[in-house]
Formats: sequence, C-alpha cells, structure tokens
Amino acid sequence: MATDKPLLQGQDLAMTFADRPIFSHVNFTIPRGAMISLVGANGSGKTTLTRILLNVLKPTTGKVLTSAGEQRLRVGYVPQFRNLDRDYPLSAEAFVQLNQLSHFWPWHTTKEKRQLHDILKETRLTKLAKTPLGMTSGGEKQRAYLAQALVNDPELLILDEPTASLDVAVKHELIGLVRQLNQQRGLTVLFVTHDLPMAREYTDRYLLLQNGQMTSGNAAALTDEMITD
Ligand SMILES: Nc1ncnc2c1ncn2[C@@H]1O[C@H](COP(=O)(O)OP(=O)(O)OP(=O)(O)O)[C@@H](O)[C@H]1O
Repeated sequence: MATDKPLLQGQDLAMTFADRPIFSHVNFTIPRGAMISLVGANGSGKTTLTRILLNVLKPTTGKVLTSAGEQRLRVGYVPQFRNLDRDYPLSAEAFVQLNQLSHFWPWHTTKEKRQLHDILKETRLTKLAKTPLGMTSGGEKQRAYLAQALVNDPELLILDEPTASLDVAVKHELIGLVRQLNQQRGLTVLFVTHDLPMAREYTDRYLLLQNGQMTSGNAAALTDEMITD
C-alpha cells in the first residue's frame, strides 16, 4: 500500500556528539503507507536517528522534511519492551487514554471514547480494558503500548525494538498486527530492529546504518553479512 508520495525525508543529516561523528550525509525517504525497517549494528545510530525524527534531538546538520514541508507530523512511538511491576495500577484502557491529550482525564469527548473503543478492538485488548496492566502478559502490555501510540491517529508509527526480549510467537503477533494496520489503513511504519528475519518478513524496504553511512534497499535482500560491528 506504499505510495510514491514521501511522508518524510531526511536530507543530508549528520550527528556528532562531542566531536565524535555518529553518521553523516544521511539521505532517505519514507513513502506514505510504507513499512520500513531501520537496521544496523549496536551503536550505529538507530536510536539517535529515531530521536531526531521524534524531534527531541536536533541534528548537527541537515533537516527532516515532511509532506507539509516542515517537521509537523503526528507521530506514535512504541518503546522497547520493559516489564511493568505486577502492582502497576492503571487498566489497559486508562493507560491508552493517557495519550488522549485534548482533555484531561477522565473528561473525554465522545470522539475520544469512540477512538479508544476502536483502538482497543484493533489491538485485541477489549476484554482486558479494565484489567490492571501489571497483571497482563508481556505481549498484552506491548499491545497496550501500541494502542496508546495509535490512539492519536498518527501519520507515522515508530517502533523502537519493540519485540526485544519477547518470545517468538508474541513478537510475530505484535508485528503481524502492525503489518495489518499498515496494509489495511495505510499506516506508515518505521520498525527499528536487530531482528533481520522479522525485518525481511514484515517490511517493504530497509534503511541500514553502517560505518556512519546510510544505505537502503528491498527488505527481502537483507543478510547478516551486511551488518558488521
Ligand atoms: N546524548 C549522547 N551523548 C553522547 N553520545 C551519545 C549520545 N547518545 C548516543 N550517543 C552515542 O552515539 C552512538 C550511537 O548510539 P545509538 O543509541 O543511536 O545507537 P543504536 O544503533 O541505537 O545502538 P543499539 O542498537 O545498541 O541500541 C553510541 O556510541 C552512543 O554511545
């Protein structure tokens, strides 16, 4: 469902921390409706680039352009899986509602309630809506993070190693669900991962950070040899 229209473009991006260059001359395009993986060895700069895209870090040089010409984009973010304490009190529903920003909890508009209902359904959390998140499984918690990221109807969803430390069936369930959202409603996805088989199976194209440079290609062509520490 990817289109030729770019949602986002990185133009000649470079990042240097205290005179230490991480990457330079990074150019890429994320087409609207595509599901793209961002891969690279440890320390190659994936998280740094993600932080630039989230607008929490300014690149040393270069810029990020969106379809509107400037960096104004609704972005959803799913972090790496971290377990929550068993006594974490918020229900799945309340956890998702935290990201509905237009009104303070619990005064939600009819539109927000409908969005919440739809997202819980899409992420298969309806039956767990009132369950404290601390009591749910790892995969269910990660689906709650996904629902929270989706509830503001993002144009771009960034998944930052969301399946690290989840078991095989659960990670396929999560990324399979994201792929479904990508194909059915044209959600544009950037999937940051070390897991090349997952990148090959679920994404259209890859962006690879290697030795401070970026290359790209069809995700099906990704091999272990392309990534060296
Ligand atoms: N705020 C910072 N100040 C100084 N150095 C930093 C900062 N943030 C990241 N770095 C360094 O930049 C390099 C790239 O880090 P980054 O976390 O982006 O890599 P990564 O590809 O996401 O790694 P991993 O796969 O291990 O998560 C690392 O050497 C890191 O130590």
